Amino acid sequence: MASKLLRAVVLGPPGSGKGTVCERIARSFGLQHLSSGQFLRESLGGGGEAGALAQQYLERGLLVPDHVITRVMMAELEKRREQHWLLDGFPRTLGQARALDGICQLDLVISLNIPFETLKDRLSARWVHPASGRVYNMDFNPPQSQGVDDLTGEPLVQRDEDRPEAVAARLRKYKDAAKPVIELYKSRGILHSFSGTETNKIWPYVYGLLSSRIPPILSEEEH
Ligand SMILES: Nc1nc2c(ncn2[C@@H]2O[C@H](COP(=O)(O)OP(=O)(O)O)[C@@H](O)[C@H]2O)c(=O)[nH]1
Ligand SMILES: Nc1ncnc2c1ncn2[C@@H]1O[C@H](COP(=O)(O)OP(=O)(O)O)[C@@H](O)[C@H]1O
Repeated sequence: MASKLLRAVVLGPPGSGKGTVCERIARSFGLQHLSSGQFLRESLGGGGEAGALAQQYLERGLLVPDHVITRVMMAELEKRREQHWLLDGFPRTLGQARALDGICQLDLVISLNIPFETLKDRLSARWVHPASGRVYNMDFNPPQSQGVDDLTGEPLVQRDEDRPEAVAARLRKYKDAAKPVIELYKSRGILHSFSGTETNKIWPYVYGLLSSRIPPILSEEEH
């Protein structure tokens, strides 16, 4: 019997652990983890129109205009019509949520509520491997050798938008744009909110929720 394809979204401010939680879900349940930030970064430098436009916004830590990110995401989703998927970082505005409504019916929306102080601390300790998008945190999941990526040995960098001076403004903007999106999904009864300061404490609840919709391929501890 062909099971229904799961359509899920993880919402949360920058630094809330969306990428971390999505990676765990993807491994534990065999879903495709689709990160809007990662797609945008991959489109940079490719010579395409979307990449050139996106670069100017990414460098300043600003949200990319709806029509740009929506075009990128729709193209990626079109390629994955036959797969279970989980969106990380999209939609972030009501306009994006409406565009998503046009192509699918969401089953599940996970919202991560993390205190502001925790977000600030995490973002300023976040280092990334630009080529792969692998994310480290100097406290939570440090690289095996300081300053370099575990798999390639290449140097890690701090994104400009994660520097302390950029973080507060970015979090404020996120909140303004995300509020109507959260309200929309709440009114449909598909929103599930998780609050806390540690991903490891939130994880068992997220795992429990997903397990009620799709059979796991790994146990809760294995992720
Ligand atoms: N200290 C700490 N850091 C965490 C925790 N969960 C995730 N992180 C780190 O916080 C940063 C932001 O997480 P990420 O998954 O990239 O968040 P996103 O911006 O919402 O996708 C990364 O450096 C993660 O490794 C946690 O529970 N504690
Ligand atoms: N849905 C979106 N709408 C507009 N801009 C986006 C969207 N997703 C990602 N971006 C852009 O990509 C950047 C990086 O996104 P992401 O990797 O999700 O990191 P973070 O969760 O830390 O914001 C954002 O700061 C923003 O400029």
